[in-house]
Amino acid sequence: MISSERMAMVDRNAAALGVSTKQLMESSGNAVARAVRDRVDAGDRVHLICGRGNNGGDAMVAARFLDEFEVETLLLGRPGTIRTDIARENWDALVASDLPTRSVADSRGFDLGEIAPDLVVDAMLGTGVTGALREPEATVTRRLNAADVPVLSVDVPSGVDADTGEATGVAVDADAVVTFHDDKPGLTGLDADVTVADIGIPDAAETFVGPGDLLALGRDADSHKGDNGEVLVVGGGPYTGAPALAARAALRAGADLVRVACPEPVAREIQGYGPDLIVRAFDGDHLSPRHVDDLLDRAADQDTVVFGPGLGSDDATLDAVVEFLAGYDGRAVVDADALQVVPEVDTDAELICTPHQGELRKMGGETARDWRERADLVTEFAGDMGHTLLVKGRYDVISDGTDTRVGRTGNPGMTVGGTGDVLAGMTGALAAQIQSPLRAAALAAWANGRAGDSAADEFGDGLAASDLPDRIPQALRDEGV
Ligand SMILES: NC(=O)C1=CN([C@@H]2O[C@H](COP(=O)(O)OP(=O)(O)OC[C@H]3O[C@@H](n4cnc5c(N)ncnc54)[C@H](O)[C@@H]3O)[C@@H](O)[C@H]2O)[C@@H](O)CC1
Ligand SMILES: [K+]
Repeated sequence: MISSERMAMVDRNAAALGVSTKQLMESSGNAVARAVRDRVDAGDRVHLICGRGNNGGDAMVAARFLDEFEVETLLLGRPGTIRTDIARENWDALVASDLPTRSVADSRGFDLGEIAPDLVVDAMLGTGVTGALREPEATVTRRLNAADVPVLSVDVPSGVDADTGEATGVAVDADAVVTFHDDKPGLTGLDADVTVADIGIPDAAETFVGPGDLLALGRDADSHKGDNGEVLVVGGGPYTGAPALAARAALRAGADLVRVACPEPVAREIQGYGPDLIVRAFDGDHLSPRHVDDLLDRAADQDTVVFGPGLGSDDATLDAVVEFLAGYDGRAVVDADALQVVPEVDTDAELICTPHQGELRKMGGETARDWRERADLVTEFAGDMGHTLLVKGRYDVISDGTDTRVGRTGNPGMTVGGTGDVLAGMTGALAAQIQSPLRAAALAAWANGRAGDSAADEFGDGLAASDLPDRIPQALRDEGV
């Protein structure tokens, strides 16, 4: 089962791998033609009704594969209004090839009785549908449902929501559906014969994080300060730079407000890092249980807390982490020394843990050289813990125990200290903006590697972690293929 949102991500990732949407449309059209052939006899009349989006494009491709039938391809709307380049190219190819086509500007031009087809292919609307069917689709659908003719729908019956199976208005009553790549949740309850066609999307488009995963980050144009995430970074102690790096990365990854809670000596130092960080110190030179109540208060109205960068592993500090997590029920990224207490802690918080492989072993997890084996082990461990894991390595493995992604950006120069702090901060910021912890962590791993790759272009193995944060905005942009 795949949601239409995830399908769009996978589609974009396939294009980034070199399998273009036009190639996928060719496979989809071919699959539609096969489904048609299963339902009619040579010489039968097949009527393809196309909308102006890519759903229509699939049927336009199918028309080229159906020589042995009497086929007419009908476009609802003028050819100039076709919405995508690839659908338009396929329409133009039909016209140039002198195959029977017709376009109708409105439903008055649509009369099934005149054509008397043996099969209608419904390619009016697919996953691009929003709201109730408008004209001319609505009238065409009503006439189609009233006529006594078998209907094969492309991807999803027009007017039906592929995710919920619901229709906001009139929808095509399909006898059969040929859908692509994977089954859609909205098709399960339909009284129609559903076929899933493999259209050649490589597994890698789902497994490896890619530019498609950026679609998780749709930002509402009217958002206000605070809407895009408030992040609290708790860190510092023996290490000073770590919380500042994490905080800077969180800002560059789009968080609106980033606050840092750290020991006094650390606070004095990082105030000098610039005006963007809101720093509040706690007394002493390391975190300990007496600070926990105040931290819990401060954490309560945050979208995410990033726990760990530079905290150190003093016994009192680790006790404080355990107490904090036991009392916290929000979303937190746990990194560095704080990770080792996660398996023993009883918490209602939603955690994203970001260990490297050594830290994973300390947590009781297993790892393997081969990334596929590692992905299986990480998936199982994430499931056992009930938290999301982002295990860093040459290939990063991200799993929530059910879904697993692999990030393969990055380079050996990134083994320098501090890149993990940047990743933790960015994960916090993305988890404040994206509902799914898995999607947030996967995107953070991918973008962190891209920022590192961009830094390596300039500095080679001499790159420093502080080179990464300012490269995050570009790393979170899809520059197209
Ligand atoms: N995702 C993929 O990997 C692939 C998708 N393909 C096809 O592409 C389809 C999605 O294409 P599109 O995104 O172009 O969308 P559609 O073709 O489903 O819809 C096209 C347009 O119709 C308009 N529209 C939306 N709601 C409407 C309504 N209620 N009444 C009238 N018009 C409405 C919108 O402007 C929308 O952009 C899929 O269903 C599938 O058939 C295939 O071509 C190949 C691969
Ligand atoms: K359809």
